[in-house]
Amino acid sequence: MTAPITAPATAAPPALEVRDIAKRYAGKAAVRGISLRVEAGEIVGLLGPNGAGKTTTINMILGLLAPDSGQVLITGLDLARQRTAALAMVNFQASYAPLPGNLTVRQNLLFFARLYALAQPARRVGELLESFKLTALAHTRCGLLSSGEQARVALAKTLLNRPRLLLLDEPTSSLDPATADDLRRMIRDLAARNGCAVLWTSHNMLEVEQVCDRVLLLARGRVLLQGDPRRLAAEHGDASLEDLFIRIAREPLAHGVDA
Ligand SMILES: Nc1ncnc2c1ncn2[C@@H]1O[C@H](COP(=O)(O)OP(=O)(O)OP(=O)(O)O)[C@@H](O)[C@H]1O
Repeated sequence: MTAPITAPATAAPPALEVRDIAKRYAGKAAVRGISLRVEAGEIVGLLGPNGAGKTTTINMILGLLAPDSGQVLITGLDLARQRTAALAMVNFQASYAPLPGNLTVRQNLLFFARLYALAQPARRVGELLESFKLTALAHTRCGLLSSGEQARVALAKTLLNRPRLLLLDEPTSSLDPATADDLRRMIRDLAARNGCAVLWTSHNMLEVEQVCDRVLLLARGRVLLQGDPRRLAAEHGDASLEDLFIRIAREPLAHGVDA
């Protein structure tokens, strides 16, 4: 008797896979062949000095900029060919992109819920108001909230579409240390419980050590180093991640990055 043919178990694709993307602005290279993966539930830090290419990389992952070459796959969906389906798996937040201040918390969340074409927008907004302890502030205009409250609303907004990948660009940069700590805990919890993958940019190396499972250090548009943020410094003979970062930012040419 012939044994039945069974399909081999296939692993789920990573939440994000970036394959060798490059981008030039008016002939000047900003990103020069970056590849990276973020698995479900993983928090990956995208680090690098000013001008290293972090924002350009994020904008290519969000489909705001088209790479000159290379490929972006979100949960296995090719962003160039399956754009709508791929972007439905993503959300983004940055402190430089605040929510409209003249709308209340609830109006803001409902606006984005409708923008994302959610089936039951009011219900999803109600769930998030409750889980982020925002119900008492639902009818307050966002412009009147404290920075910490605004950060909570912004995080709630990013979860409306139940993303599999969150891109957070310096999410704690305007927060006091205690509020920043609360936000980091919320995001860690989210990754652990919902399996949401997070790509996080920050210039705060202590924060990165605390929150990220893995970091990639960019310089001049390339990935120069990657690894566990709690071990990377020792592996490269530095006392701290901050020391390693400063050394590479000041002397990228000495670390294998050409001009
Ligand atoms: N729209 C643009 N036109 C021309 N050059 C640009 C443009 N955007 C970025 N650049 C250049 O591309 C390079 C990478 O910039 P990018 O903003 O991606 O870096 P970054 O790592 O995000 O920096 P920062 O930490 O300062 O935000 C820089 O040299 C920058 O001057």
